[in-house]
Amino acid sequence: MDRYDTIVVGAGVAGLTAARLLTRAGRSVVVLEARDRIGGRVWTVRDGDEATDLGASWIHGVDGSPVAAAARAFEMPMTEFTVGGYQPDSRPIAYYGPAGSRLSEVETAGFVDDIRAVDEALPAVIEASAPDASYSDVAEQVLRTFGWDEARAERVREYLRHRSEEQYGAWIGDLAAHGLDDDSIDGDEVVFPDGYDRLAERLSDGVDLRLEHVVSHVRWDDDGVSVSGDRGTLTAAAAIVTVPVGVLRSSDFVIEPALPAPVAGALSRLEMNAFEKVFLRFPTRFWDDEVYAIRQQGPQGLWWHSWYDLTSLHGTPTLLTFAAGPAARAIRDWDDAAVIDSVLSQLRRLYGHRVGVPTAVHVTHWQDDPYARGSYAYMTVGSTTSDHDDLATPVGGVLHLAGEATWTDDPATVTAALCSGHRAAQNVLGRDVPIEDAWTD
Ligand SMILES: Cc1cc2nc3c(=O)[nH]c(=O)nc-3n(C[C@H](O)[C@H](O)[C@H](O)COP(=O)(O)OP(=O)(O)OC[C@H]3O[C@@H](n4cnc5c(N)ncnc54)[C@H](O)[C@@H]3O)c2cc1C
Repeated sequence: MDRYDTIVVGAGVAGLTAARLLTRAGRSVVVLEARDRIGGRVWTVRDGDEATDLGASWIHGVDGSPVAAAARAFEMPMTEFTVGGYQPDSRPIAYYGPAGSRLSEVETAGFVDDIRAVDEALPAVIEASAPDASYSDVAEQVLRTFGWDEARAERVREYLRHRSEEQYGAWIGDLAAHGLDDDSIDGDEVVFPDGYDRLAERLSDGVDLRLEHVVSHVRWDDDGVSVSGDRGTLTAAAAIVTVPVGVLRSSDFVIEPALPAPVAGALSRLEMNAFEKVFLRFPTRFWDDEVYAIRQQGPQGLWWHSWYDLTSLHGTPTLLTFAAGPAARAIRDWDDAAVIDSVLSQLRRLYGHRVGVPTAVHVTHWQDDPYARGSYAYMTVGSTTSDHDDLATPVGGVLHLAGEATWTDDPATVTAALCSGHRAAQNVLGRDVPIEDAWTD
């Protein structure tokens, strides 16, 4: 075809949702995808029958979730796995103190009470804080009001540091205080034992896809767009660009003329995080049956502090831990064997010789993936929540940015990607279409 109605750049959930809706509306659409697979940051690998989600795993609350609606329509099996955010006691957690021994129930309860007290005080302090306050600034302000001794304050400070790393993949001092989620989760959280990638596969039904097509230039004017890359140039009346913020900000991806100030400004304040997953499958379970997570406190837990028990997904004893924020940056150059050794050394501190040799491991490298450049975007100090939506302001009526970072309500999620793809399709069509059209026949 000489000229398409719409070119979609990126076959992640945002791009596929937009392309499916536009295709269903009768538009000529092509999706250009750099990788040799679809799904983007939804990526499943399989060891035999066991699926491992190297990118997104969870729907954080199925009630009213369009992703859950799509997954049900696509008959994707879901397993309830409620994490409840990085909460101190939303589910049974085995806490280990700095010396490596398990905390008693009383000690755990005392710690949980301290976290709860800080969490209750934080919203008012955030509300009153300066626009350029970091999460660290507001946390310190709250801690000062309690007047705790240094050891007690440090224990809470460490927890808040780990929480900002695990939820946002960012150092607590780099994260905007106003950029924190409200953490409200509606309904159960679920994961996909057969893999999240089924969502992308099903969304791609009937969509004209070009894999291994790396886009480097998007040019726009009143007449439309031209999109160029290693396979030549295509033209269209409109383009929907869904590449991650890290790609948008790189010199390998050029938009001409440059994005207008409100969009460019929003882009400059969002940053890709560093958030890697480490999965370990073991021959036998060595941790306690009744807990869903293990957490260690103190300096030894600087990098490896939390492990989640994923055994319920496939029956194989499996732990998932994260290298997030500074930890992810620090291990960036390590090979996988060094990462696994480092994780195992911490588990052996807690469980000694009971820790077996893993039968399978997976370590992600999203930071070094040229088509991701991190796991998801976070709001740097000085940004505002509206930066997400501002990024999606249509440019010249022909260029539309979409993707997880362009959705204010629940950024950094598959939900955000899906909803942003829906909005971009509507903007191209100039009318509303039901989001359900993306998953109904
Ligand atoms: C480790 C990890 C854990 C996560 N956990 C969760 C979770 O539990 N729950 C949740 O809801 N979300 C989670 N997320 C976030 C979620 O995966 C993303 O928000 C969502 O998948 C983003 O979709 P997208 O379509 O916006 O972007 P992407 O999926 O990144 O799609 C963009 C596409 O553009 C392509 N592309 C990039 N550059 C070019 C180029 N130059 N030319 C052509 N194509 C290009 C990419 O290859 C990609 O396919 C996680 C992400 C990661 C990485």
